[in-house]
This record gives sequence, C-alpha cells and structure tokens, in this order.
Amino acid sequence: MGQDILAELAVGARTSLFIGIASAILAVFIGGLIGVLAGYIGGRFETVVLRIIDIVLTLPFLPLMIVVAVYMGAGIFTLVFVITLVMWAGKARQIRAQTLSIKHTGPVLAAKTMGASHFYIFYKHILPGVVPIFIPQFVTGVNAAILMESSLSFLGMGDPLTKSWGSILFYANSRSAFLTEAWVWWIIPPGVCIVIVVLAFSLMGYYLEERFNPRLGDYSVREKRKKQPVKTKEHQSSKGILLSVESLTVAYPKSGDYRSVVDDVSFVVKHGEVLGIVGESGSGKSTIATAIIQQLKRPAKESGEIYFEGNLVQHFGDERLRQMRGKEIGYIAQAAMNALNPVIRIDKQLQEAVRAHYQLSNKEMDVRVIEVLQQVGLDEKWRFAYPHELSGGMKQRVIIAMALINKPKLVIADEPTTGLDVIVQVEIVQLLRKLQKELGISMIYISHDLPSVLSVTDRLMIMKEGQKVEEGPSVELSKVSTNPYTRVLIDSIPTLYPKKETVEVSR
Ligand SMILES: Nc1ncnc2c1ncn2[C@@H]1O[C@H](COP(=O)(O)OP(=O)(O)OP(=O)(O)O)[C@@H](O)[C@H]1O
Repeated sequence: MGQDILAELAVGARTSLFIGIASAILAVFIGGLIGVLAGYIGGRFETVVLRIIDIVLTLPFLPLMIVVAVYMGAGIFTLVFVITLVMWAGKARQIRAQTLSIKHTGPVLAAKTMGASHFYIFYKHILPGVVPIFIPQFVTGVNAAILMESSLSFLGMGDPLTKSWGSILFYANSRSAFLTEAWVWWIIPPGVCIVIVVLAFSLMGYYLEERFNPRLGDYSVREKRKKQPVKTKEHQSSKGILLSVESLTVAYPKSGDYRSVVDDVSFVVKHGEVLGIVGESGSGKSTIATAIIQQLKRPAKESGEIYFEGNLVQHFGDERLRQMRGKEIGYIAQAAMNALNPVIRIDKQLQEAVRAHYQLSNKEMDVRVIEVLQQVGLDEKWRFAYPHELSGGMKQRVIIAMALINKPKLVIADEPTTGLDVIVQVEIVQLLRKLQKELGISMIYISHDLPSVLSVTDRLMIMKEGQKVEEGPSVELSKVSTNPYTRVLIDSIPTLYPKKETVEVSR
C-alpha cells in the first residue's frame, strides 16, 4: 500500500510539475511579448490590448475549463491550454507596467533625442530592463499553475489516464476516502506535496522578485543595526570638536574585488566652523557625506570611526540614527531641489521634516515654518505654493529651510548650488554663510567649485581619487599651497586681471 502511494506520488509529481512549468513558460512568453509591445508601442494598440486583458481577467475559470474540455476533451494539453489562457493576461499587465516605467526614463529619452531606431531602443534599453522580471514571473506562474491543475484535476477535469497530485485527490474523493481512515494515506501525501511545492515556488518567487525586479531597487533587506553600548570620546567636546572622522575608508565592489572610493580620510569639524571639501567629480566627497549620516548604499564596505559629539555613530542604533538625521545633522543633498514633491504644498513638506522629530500643534508648526522661510529670505506667502510655482533659487532656499527647520548642530551641504545660474549661486552661497554665522552652526560645504568654497569656508580639505591631498585654513591654503593638485584647482579660478600673454598674429 505504502509503495503504491509513493509510486503514484512520484508519477503525479511529473505530471503536476510538467503542467505547472509548461503553462508558466507559455503564459510568461505570451504575456511578456504582448505586455512589452503594448507598453512600448502605446496608442490604440495598447488600448485594445488592455481591453482584451480586462476581458480575460474577468473570465470565470471553471466554466471556461468545462467549455474548453467539452470541445478539446479532458487531458494534460487541455489543462495547459486553459491555465495559459487564464494566466497570460496578468503577466502581460505587469510586464506592460514595467515597460512603461522604463520607456519614460532618461536614457530612453536621450536615445530617442539622438535619433536611435526603435529596434536599438528596444534591444538596448527596454529588453534589459524587462527581461529580469520574467524570471520571478515564471516562478510565481509555476506556483499558480500547479494549484490550478490540482483544483481542476480534483474536480475530474484532468486526464483520467494520467496520474497527477490533483487526480490522486479526485480518485480518493470519488472512493469516499474522506469518510474512511484511507484519507491518512490517500489525501494527506498529495496534499502535503502540493503545499510544499507551492510554498517552495512562492518563496523562490519572492526572492527572485526582490533580486531581479529593477523597480524594487536596493533588493537586499538591510541588516538591523546591532544594539550595543556607544563608544565615546569625552575629551572631544572639551576641544570644541563637533564631528571627527578617523581613517574613514569606503569601498565598493569592482571587477570581483572591493575598490576604495574613500581611502583613509581623517578630519574634524569644530563647533561653529565651516569645513569645505573640494575635489574633482568622483573624488569621494559625497561618499564621505553619506558615510557621516550612515546612509551608504549597499554593498559599500566602511571602516574607520566617525564621532558626532564624541559618540561613535557606527554604534548608534536605528532610532538614535533617525534622531541624528534631520534633527542634529541637516543634510542638503545634491540636486535635492528636484526631489521636492510636486503635488504637496511647501508648508506641508516643511512640516513633514518637523513631524519626523517633534510633536507640535498646527499653530506652532505654522510659526516655525514662517520663521524658517524668513530666515532663508522667502516671503511667508510662498508657504502656500507648490514647487512648480517657485524658481530654482527659491526651491533651493526651501531645501535649505528644510535642513535648518529642526535647528541642527551641523549642516552638510553637498553641491548646494548645482543647476543654478551664477547670480543665484552667489546668493545661495552668501545665504548659507549668513545663516551659519547667525545660527552659530557648523557646516560641511562640499563642492568642486573652489571660488565659491573659498568665500564660505574657514578650512578646506582637498580630495583627489578618494584620498585627502591637503587640509588647512581656506585663505592660507589658497595663497601659499605648494601642492601641485591644489595649485591646479586654484589656478583654474578665473581672474579679472589675467596674466598678459604675447600672442603672435601671423599675417
Ligand atoms: N553605489 C555605488 N556603487 C559603486 N560605486 C559607487 C557607488 N556610489 C559611489 N561610487 C563610486 O564612488 C566614487 C566617488 O563617488 P562620489 O559620489 O562620492 O564622488 P563625488 O566626489 O561626490 O563626485 P560628484 O561631485 O560628481 O558627486 C565614484 O567613483 C563612484 O563611481
């Protein structure tokens, strides 16, 4: 008896898996093709496809199977046909959505602007973004198809001559196994097989979805920070040090190994001081800033120690870090003004920043919003505006207001003048300097533009290829530095009185 059941289960596994895998392959292939084409071509074709998808998704599965089985005869291929017919539409809808999100990204628009052919865009940009999600779609499809096959076979719509887990259950039921002790042998084993296989495919599907779906971005689940006593350096505050970075090294994987993008960098920021970090693009400036607020992207490897007010931030738990970000350290990220939510009023966005840390009444909140807008030189009426009603300079003032609204001790401004015209750049730089002095806060000012940094900083740190080249008081460094790289940066500053050069004009 036991051997018979085992043999039936083994043969049944073959049928159930075949139907599951074959239906999933067909559904993903057909759905994928139709979804990609509908998303990419758009227009009437897309509308027609969407209406067909809507109709298919509303088709009742069981009556459909009965009708098809009557015409085609019950059997494995009828099952594959009906399951595919039911499943392709859902796949097509998801893959169309993915195609649409890629179609409107910068690289695709740039390729179109350059006159690239549809074939090139499709092959180079759309397919690489869409194909990875076929894998999780296939796995979840197998899972759903096995369940459908079991249900249909259990209802007697499978092939009567072929064993599958569903048909084992059908025969068990038709011979009243549920009413006798036979259910232990006849029903539990195929039932357990279905549960285990479906669960295994579901888990695999979730994993692959997180791994391959580009829309899920950083797929890896971030490890929870270990709770541990925070290491402290008491003497730092007595020396007036607010932030101290010691031997910071950050590496990212490259060609199978890790490559340092910040290499053994140390510096301090004192209370009320402005430190400028200057260097060419890619020298690691933003990486230092994100390391300070502990928001490096995976899979970065970080070593070294960062102390804020004498406490080692790498030992901070999640809650302590959350409090540090936005409340004790204000962060003006690169191009942050483009990240203002276009459909939320300015006052609401500023209030969000306060709500993350304080519980204030609406009136108190409004007072704080007006106060900070005035500080950054914006009339209070602008608090009722939406971001698209503001100019670039005004948006950047809002971003500065957001960084200041919780009265932080340190502000990190990463290229705060990017994307603004020269006059507005000067205004923003002057505003930052004025606020820093008035509020007595410390600041790290990151830029590749030495002239703007000189006017706003007390000390400068020059970076090149992840390493600190030189550090010192801004004015001194700009006048007497003998370091060749620093000199290149300084000499690149345009002056009103350029050196006279004799130019020979050939006649
Ligand atoms: N998530 C990441 N994965 C791999 N490498 C990265 C990642 N983020 C940054 N890098 C690398 O780290 C290096 C330093 O980047 P970073 O953004 O810190 O430079 P930067 O000096 O701020 O430049 P920019 O002024 O252009 O923003 C670059 O070479 C970059 O390729």
